[in-house]
Amino acid sequence: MINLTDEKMDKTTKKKKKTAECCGYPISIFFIVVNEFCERFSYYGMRAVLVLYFRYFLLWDDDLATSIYHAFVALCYLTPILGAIIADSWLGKFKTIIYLSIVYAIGQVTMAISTIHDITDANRDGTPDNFTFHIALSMLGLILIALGTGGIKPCVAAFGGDQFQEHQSRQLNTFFSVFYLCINAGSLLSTLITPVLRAQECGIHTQQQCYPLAFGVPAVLMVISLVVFIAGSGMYVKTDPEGNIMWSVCKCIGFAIKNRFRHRSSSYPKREHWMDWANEKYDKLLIAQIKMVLKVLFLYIPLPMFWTLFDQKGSRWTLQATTMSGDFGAFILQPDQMQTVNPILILTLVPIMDRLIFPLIQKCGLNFSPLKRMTVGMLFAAMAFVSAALVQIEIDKTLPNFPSSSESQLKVVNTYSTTLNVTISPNEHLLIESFGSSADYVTFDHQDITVSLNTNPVITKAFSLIKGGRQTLIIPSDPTVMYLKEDVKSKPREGKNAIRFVNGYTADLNITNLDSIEPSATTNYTLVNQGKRDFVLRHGEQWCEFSRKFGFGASYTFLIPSTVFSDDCESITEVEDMKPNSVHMALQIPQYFLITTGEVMFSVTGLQFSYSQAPKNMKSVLQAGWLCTNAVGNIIVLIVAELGKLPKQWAEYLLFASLLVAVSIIFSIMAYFYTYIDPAEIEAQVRKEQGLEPEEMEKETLEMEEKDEDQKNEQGVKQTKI
Ligand SMILES: NCCC(=O)N[C@@H](Cc1c[nH]cn1)C(=O)O
Repeated sequence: MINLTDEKMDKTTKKKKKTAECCGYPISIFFIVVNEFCERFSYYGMRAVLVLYFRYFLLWDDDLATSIYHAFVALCYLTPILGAIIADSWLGKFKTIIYLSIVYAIGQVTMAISTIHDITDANRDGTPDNFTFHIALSMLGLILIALGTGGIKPCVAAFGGDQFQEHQSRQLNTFFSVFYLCINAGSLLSTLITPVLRAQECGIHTQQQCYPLAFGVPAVLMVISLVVFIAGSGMYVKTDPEGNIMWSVCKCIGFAIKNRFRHRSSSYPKREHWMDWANEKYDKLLIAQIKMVLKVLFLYIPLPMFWTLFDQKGSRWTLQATTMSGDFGAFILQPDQMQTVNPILILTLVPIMDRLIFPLIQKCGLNFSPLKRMTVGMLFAAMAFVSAALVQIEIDKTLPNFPSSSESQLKVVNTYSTTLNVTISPNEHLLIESFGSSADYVTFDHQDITVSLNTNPVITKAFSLIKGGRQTLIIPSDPTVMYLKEDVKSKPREGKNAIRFVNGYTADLNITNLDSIEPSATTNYTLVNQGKRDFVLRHGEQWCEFSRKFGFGASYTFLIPSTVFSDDCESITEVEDMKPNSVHMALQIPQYFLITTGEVMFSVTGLQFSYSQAPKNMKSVLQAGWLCTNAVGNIIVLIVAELGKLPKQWAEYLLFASLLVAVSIIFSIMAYFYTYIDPAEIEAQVRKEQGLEPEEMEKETLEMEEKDEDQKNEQGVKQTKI
């Protein structure tokens, strides 16, 4: 191949080809970048409210909701293989993106429709009557979405790359960074907006959380994404599908293995590479290409571990945030909003890295190669988990001591008129004053207990406690009817506070937003947000107002005395069942900073690397392989969450950190033996060896291209080479 300087090439290509350029970039990538922005808005927006939809619309429990969520994410990163096959062997990237985007948009619309409770709410009670219908429809929607988002993902990145000419390799790298920025701008906006949309109220018969809006807006964005992509139609460089590449690759590998086994006796000369055993039947070029791809795929084996840690931001770290305090003075941060720190940091870190850090490292004469960057990225992610573990240890110091699965915990609340001596068999003695409670929960390793009170006559009653539960024994003004009430045994969700009232007043009471409570009864918990909350207590004409300022994640039982109206709610006593969160959410910032730095080094670099190291006809295949590492990472999260129930959360964080360090060491060794290649060069070399002169080849392609109007720009490059 004749090497022309970039400058010369630039002049000639500009004259010959029609592809419009702006500042050295093909204009067509503008459409691709905008398309990706809308698509990621759609994807991350839908994902942001998905767990809540499962939990509070379909009424699944926490475990099922999170499992299905991670399974869905895993599916989204497995389908890229399908997309790559369709694109490379059948439709080409352009058509694949269009068709699968249509599937995707239909999926989003289906999903949005499945969230309209009015469809099956015939009795108009605000909950759907036919859950099967909603579940079936939403699962269908999710499958279509997974097919669409995963299917187009490897194509869009690779299609973007295809728009660049050989002399634009610098711009190509910038493109991948800008591409990543757009992904994050989309994900940032949508994770901020869709939860707000969800919190709106809407509905025909009854007003409900507005899931149709929260899923509908992403659906609209997906349609816009499709329209933008089609709008750029005339400008793209479209490469034709190269035939069923995957199938030929499989056949070729299969033959090599079979042939190797047939000739396993030592009398046959060894071959340099086991793929060389396909030489008899297959094209040298194909074999060379397969070798390149296999080398990269082999390198991918350790990578899922990074994603295993990375994707726990959305689950474990958000749960951790619910046990922290989000009071930043000027504003209050909700636990699930903490996740947006990641895209915000990406938007600042990618430019800083690209413009400052990486050039600086290069100036220092250090060779910070892509694989080195990825290794360092892994180490950063490991450090993030160490940081998370340290934060967890701080939190644990302040957390209540929850019962294990075999234990039961009990607290006693006394609303009787005098101090009581409470004996719980066999040997627990508690002295509890009137309108007071036992200092803390008493832990039992058995369930059957007998409680006796030192009243006259003595009152004795047997109870059976809940295994693994927390309960309160409520002693009302008539102690003979004392009863158990179940307590929260984990931090209330989303950093809210769980509160309830015991009615020690002599008649029914009405409390703002709650059902009326009978005398001696206890309300169920209600969740209240952080901040000052007011409650009006009312009985007939009498009322008083009770206000209290709440922090994050506490639980209280309020005891209402008989004198409540005569002293204007002053005498309500408060039993603290669970302390408010005291460790500040800002302590999570270091771990977010570390994981995001790791992400820039690992993920952005990996994206570029996967494109640059792939032979031309297998670019989307390698993109798919790259995304697959993400799917496997999520599957590992699923397995570990199911199996590895470590007793301490900080220990689990440290376990993941050390696993990733171990994996990164293995990866660095593998990377050490990897030699970077220029796929185009190798292909040219193989062609030469085959005796297929580059000119000859050029002629062939030229003839082909003359028939094809779309491919004019390629021609420009070719002619400069001749
Ligand atoms: N910073 C988080 C949002 C983001 O950059 N996502 C990228 C990269 C990615 C793949 N798997 C997890 N992350 C994308 O969706 O392609």
